[in-house]
Amino acid sequence: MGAASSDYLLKVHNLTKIENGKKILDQATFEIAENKIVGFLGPNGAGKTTTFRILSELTGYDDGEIYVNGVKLSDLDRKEIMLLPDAPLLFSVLTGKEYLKFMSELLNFDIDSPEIKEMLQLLGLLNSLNKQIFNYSLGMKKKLNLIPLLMKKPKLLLLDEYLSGIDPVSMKDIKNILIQYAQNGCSIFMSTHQLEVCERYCDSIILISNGKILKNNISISEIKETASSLEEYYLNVFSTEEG
Ligand SMILES: Nc1ncnc2c1ncn2[C@@H]1O[C@H](COP(=O)(O)OP(=O)(O)OP(=O)(O)O)[C@@H](O)[C@H]1O
Repeated sequence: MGAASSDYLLKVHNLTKIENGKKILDQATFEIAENKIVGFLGPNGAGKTTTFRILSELTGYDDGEIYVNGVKLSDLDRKEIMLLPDAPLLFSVLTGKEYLKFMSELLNFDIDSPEIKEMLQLLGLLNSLNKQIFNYSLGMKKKLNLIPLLMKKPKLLLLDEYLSGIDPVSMKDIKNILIQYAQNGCSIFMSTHQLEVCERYCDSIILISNGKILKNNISISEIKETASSLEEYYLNVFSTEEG
């Protein structure tokens, strides 16, 4: 069986998770290639957050296999998959600078690197670093939250509904940073209910419903050949599902 081959950055094979006797992931099989931004789409309760929690090793699973570049997830030396949840995880009493210092010690990255300065500039945070996070807008908090993960450089960055509540200008800043990130041997796997955002950001999509993968890695360009938009494609898949 080819599950362990390293032709994909991530290979998930027959992933199954059972809670209270119910299969919340049911033999989910999908792959993510290198240098890609992949959308994870599906209705509420489909199993997206559960998948992300398993991939970032916050919870276990009952059956299946997960490989990163051909190595079993549990055998990896360093954390190659990291999750950014929808709600910013920050300490409001700290300033932006203090938060980054704290995270640099926790995740072991260089707080004085030119890279971090460039990122802060691109995200428009350079002049707010001495303000307490308490005074940051939601968009600023989300941007600040992203920086330590980008500095840590996991092979796969998971964004769980991360782009919700972000204004169009901030969205463009974040998009540029993410595209740059995905051009350097890393990939981004992001869940969203904003289909138009997904259509603009992602190379391909994975569709999940009731813990089952309905579509594995369909490229946005392929979708555009059969539907006028990702929204139309998505609605077609789910009307067929229900029918
Ligand atoms: N610890 C748990 N115990 C029991 N059921 C759970 C647990 N965690 C998740 N579930 C159930 O698993 C299913 C999948 O939930 P999950 O949060 O992964 O979905 P989701 O696709 O992320 O949904 P949303 O789009 O609403 O965020 C849901 O039916 C949820 O109630």
